[in-house]
Amino acid sequence: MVQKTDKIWFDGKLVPWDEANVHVLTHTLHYGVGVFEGIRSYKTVDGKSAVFRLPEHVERLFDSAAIMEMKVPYSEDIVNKAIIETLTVNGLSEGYIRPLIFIGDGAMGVHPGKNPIRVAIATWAWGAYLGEEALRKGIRIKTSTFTRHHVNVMMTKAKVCGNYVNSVLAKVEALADGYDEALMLDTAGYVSEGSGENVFIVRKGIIKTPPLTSILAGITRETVIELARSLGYQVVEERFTRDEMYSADEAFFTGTAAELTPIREVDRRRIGKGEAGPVALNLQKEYFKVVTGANPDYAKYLTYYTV
Ligand SMILES: Cc1[nH+]cc(COP(=O)(O)O)c(CN[C@@H](CCC(=O)O)C(=O)O)c1O
Repeated sequence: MVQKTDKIWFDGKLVPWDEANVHVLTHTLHYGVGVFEGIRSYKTVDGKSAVFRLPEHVERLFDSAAIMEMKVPYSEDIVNKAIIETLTVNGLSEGYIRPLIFIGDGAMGVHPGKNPIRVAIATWAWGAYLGEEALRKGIRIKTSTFTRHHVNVMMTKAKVCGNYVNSVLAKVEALADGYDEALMLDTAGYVSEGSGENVFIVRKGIIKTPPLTSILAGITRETVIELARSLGYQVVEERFTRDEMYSADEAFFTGTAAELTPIREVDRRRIGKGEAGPVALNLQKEYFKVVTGANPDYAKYLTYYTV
């Protein structure tokens, strides 16, 4: 159950959590056209708090809206400020931030007509997405029977609500089969991403991740690539197959919610020694230094605030 906070920013006003409601004929509820973001803020080593890569997340939110031809009634600057305001009014020194832009009620039918475009920002405390043990020991995943969208079936660079029906199908199947997460292949059969994460493998010291084709252009993915290269790792963006993953020395997921979660097993096959690998754990350690302001080279990615 999500941990309630006092206020949600809704169409320009801070309203009590339990009053942030919509009509049952809200267009997005029926037809799935809405866009959202997942953003995290962290307590920083100097006793403050900072949102990680706030401008980049809000930029992607607006890019998603533009791809879906949704005219957002607020500027990026107003949404940036509203996110900080919502965190502070809720007293969240660290937490998860969920901006959502959706099509309200009015006309029904596939075409959204002149229904209003509405904006909400919720914030709450959200610990390790796949569990604390997952961060330490790695997770077991299975290749999903559901394929990631073809790039002309859904707009995969946009974080669209409806895109996540595919993710829900994959995640529900994976957990029902006793795994921790799903690995999704693209329509050509190559490894794409997790239900809510980007994926990396490590083989003979070289880090590999799928190129930006059917996958969401993850901000954590981009950060980890930059961080890994700064640490001297060779990183290639190249598509790979599931059996290349089976014979990898290491594998890991990245995402705002998942942070950097090692993968120890894929389809019942141990990856490397069947535990969280040294490269993954080193990058995870360095990533947490970056998001908590302990690495001054990445101060550019932190938007500070105080509660
Ligand atoms: C499909 C998908 N791929 C990759 C990523 C990683 O993107 P980024 O966060 O920019 O590094 C996410 C984020 N998934 C978000 C939603 C999770 C949820 O359960 O909801 C998240 O991590 O916040 C995805 O949903």
